[in-house]
Amino acid sequence: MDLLSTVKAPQTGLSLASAGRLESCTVDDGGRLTLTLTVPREQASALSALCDDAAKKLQTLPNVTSATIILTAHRPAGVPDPQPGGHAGSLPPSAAPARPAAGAGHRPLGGAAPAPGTPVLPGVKTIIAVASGKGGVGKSTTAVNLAVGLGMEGLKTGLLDADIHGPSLHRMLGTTGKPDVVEGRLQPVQAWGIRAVSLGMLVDEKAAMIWRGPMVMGAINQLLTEVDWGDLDVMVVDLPPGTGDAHLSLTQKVPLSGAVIVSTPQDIALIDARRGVTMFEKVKVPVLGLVENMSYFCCPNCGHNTELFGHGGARREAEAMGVPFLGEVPLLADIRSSGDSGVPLVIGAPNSEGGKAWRAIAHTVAAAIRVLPH
Ligand SMILES: Nc1ncnc2c1ncn2[C@@H]1O[C@H](COP(=O)(O)OP(=O)(O)OP(=O)(O)O)[C@@H](O)[C@H]1O
Repeated sequence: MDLLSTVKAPQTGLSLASAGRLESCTVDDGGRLTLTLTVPREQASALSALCDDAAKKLQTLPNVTSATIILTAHRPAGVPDPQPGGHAGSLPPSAAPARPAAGAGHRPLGGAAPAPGTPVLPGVKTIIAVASGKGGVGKSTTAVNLAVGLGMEGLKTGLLDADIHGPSLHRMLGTTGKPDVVEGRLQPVQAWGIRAVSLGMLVDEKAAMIWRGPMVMGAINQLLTEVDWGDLDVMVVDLPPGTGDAHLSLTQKVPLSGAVIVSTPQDIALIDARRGVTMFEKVKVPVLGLVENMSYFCCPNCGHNTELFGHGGARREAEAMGVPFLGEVPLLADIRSSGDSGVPLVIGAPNSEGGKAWRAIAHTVAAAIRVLPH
């Protein structure tokens, strides 16, 4: 805390030490330090800008190899939840959590809606969703590299493709054939150190996926309950784009611990990403952060960076919304080809620009997961 008090916001003189309350401090065997601080919600954006410099200071401590600072927001008592905008506005009351948030005015990290009665996935410690407002922004690519990256971080990881309209994770993982059925339960496919199930493993690739509301709920239920997921530290769920039936089905069925939102830096994608953040806040699922995909294009011939969709929009949006920014991933031919070839980039080219970007994002998310309530 002494070190944190030396990094101050130039305008206000605020520091993480003066404005935050230390919730937890852990150092793992590799010397990776993770600090969690609760900060006032209205100061979260200004304070998150100090995290990089503060983390660098912490890295100077003896035996600390890397440092991650996680801020959790504190909503003042009496301030209502933000109202959703756009098409998230029609969330039914049943989407609200059955359990009130712990502690007056406090938005806990793991404050998602619990499933009533018996836990649906008793062996799964943490469930996080990967979502995007807009389609085609690289949500599935991110889900695959994040899940495999979390496995590389030492977490026992599962990946559920809930993008029922356009399942693609089986392709991106390079799996072939159908999952086995043992004693009436579907066995996840093992790929690149994780367990995965996608509807794409079960249906003909040429089949059109036409789902109406109740069918979506049924399909998600089956993927959760009729698959033998076993014990997992974390399950990553790839949701369809938008804020629709699949999102509500998932939040009603299992207690989601957090959501990662993917967007390109383009305004039109960011508008939808904002809707995604608002929807998860509405159903009391903490947003673990925003990923900016297709951040810039680096020409393989001359090395010049072109900002095709603009650059930095997701970071600015994250700051404006008071949620963490997880990192930027460039637009690269080897990312596209890794998806098509079925070898996730974090495995096939871990030290490429994209591989390093995703490994860093997985490292940050793993640190956040380790301190989430299960
Ligand atoms: N950073 C990147 N660089 C190059 N290609 C990328 C990048 N990210 C994603 N792609 C490619 O863009 C296409 C769309 O990606 P992906 O399927 O992950 O998006 P999505 O948001 O999940 O799409 P959908 O809305 O269909 O679910 C894929 O061909 C993928 O390989």
